[in-house]
Amino acid sequence: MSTITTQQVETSYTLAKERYAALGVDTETAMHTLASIPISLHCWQGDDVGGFETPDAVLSGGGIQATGNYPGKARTPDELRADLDKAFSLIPGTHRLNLHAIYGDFGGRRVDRNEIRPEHFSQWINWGKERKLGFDFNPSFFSHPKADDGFTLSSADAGIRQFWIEHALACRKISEAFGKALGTPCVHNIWIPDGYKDLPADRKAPRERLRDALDTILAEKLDAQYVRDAVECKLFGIGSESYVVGSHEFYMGYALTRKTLLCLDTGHFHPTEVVSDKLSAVLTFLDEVLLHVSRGIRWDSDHVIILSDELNALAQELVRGDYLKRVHIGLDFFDASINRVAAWVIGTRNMIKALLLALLEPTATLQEYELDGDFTSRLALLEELKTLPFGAVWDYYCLKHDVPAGYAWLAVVKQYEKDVLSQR
Ligand SMILES: C[C@H](O)[C@H](O)[C@@H](O)C(=O)CO
Ligand SMILES: [Mn+2]
Repeated sequence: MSTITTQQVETSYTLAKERYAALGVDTETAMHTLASIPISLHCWQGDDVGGFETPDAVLSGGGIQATGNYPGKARTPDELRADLDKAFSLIPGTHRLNLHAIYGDFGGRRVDRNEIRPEHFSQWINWGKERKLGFDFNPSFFSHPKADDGFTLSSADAGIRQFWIEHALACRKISEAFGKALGTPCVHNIWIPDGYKDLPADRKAPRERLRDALDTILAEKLDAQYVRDAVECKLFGIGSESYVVGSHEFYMGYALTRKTLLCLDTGHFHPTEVVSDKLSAVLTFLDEVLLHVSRGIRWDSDHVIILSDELNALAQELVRGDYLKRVHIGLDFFDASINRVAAWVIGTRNMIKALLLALLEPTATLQEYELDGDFTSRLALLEELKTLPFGAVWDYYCLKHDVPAGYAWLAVVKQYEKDVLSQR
């Protein structure tokens, strides 16, 4: 397959620019804004959420599952960093990295979760500094014997609760170290799997325990310049089908009263509920939101995000509502059945494409039609926008950011698979 030439990209862009200008849309402004939006790439796509606590660590429990056994997953922090470098080199713009606590450089030592410290992440910090990346962070409340019965921060066992409180406290300190070292606030996101497979007899006590544990964790005020705390809700998980302690209403109330961020994961709601419709509702009351952009199929299956109607709707909401500075965009998918570097590239490029499409929308015109009650014109224009030459602007954006336009990135990943991944 032949690749698109620079001249083809530039010629197509010139024509596309005119088409958008005719609708009052400035493609240069759209691309300029797009370049200022960071996407936080989740490290856990690189190794199926295993982490590096032990050489053969795999995801267990937590109500989540990575399925597939595609060869070449990262086995060490160095391999993961190399894979991330490859992915970042194929994604236009400057982005962020989202780490989980189980991904430290532990140097072969057994370091329990409540003992992790910033020094276990110093190699990550050095790597991030060299690349001018910001970091986000997550405590890991799964794949651990003290989470085996499905309860962590809301456990009825005070000892278990205390252990996980200490873990989260340690993670806040690591987040603070990231924020200080990298010069950009680290979003520290708490997600716990706690819940029951079958009908609970007491829904209240675990929620009250979780509230108190979170209050203990967040008691120390950290500078927002370094750390922003977020809490992530969920409807159900594998093995917690009947009851999840940290439900949407629970964390909505928590975030509102404690002034934390609320994390909305697009896979964490009923299949017919959409986060695109929730954003303006929660942002009417909350200062900031963290997104975990994922793709559930029938359940929270964490498929790689595609350029779907819902992804476009999500990006439209961010742009139309002027929320880009109040919403932190993180990704959360983990597909072990395809090349993992390709998974990052496909998903992240799609997130950026959706944002570009939204930025190329003549929003003011659409909103005028709406206010005038001219819903015919609103629908007509929305449909016409779908066939405008968006791809030409996207290719040009890639060209300007020195990453392959069109499909050419795939050959780079295939070569990397041949040279590096297949040797693991
Ligand atoms: C590994 C992540 O923290 C995890 O996916 C969490 O964010 C989640 O979405 C659980 O379903
Ligand atoms: Mn998530």
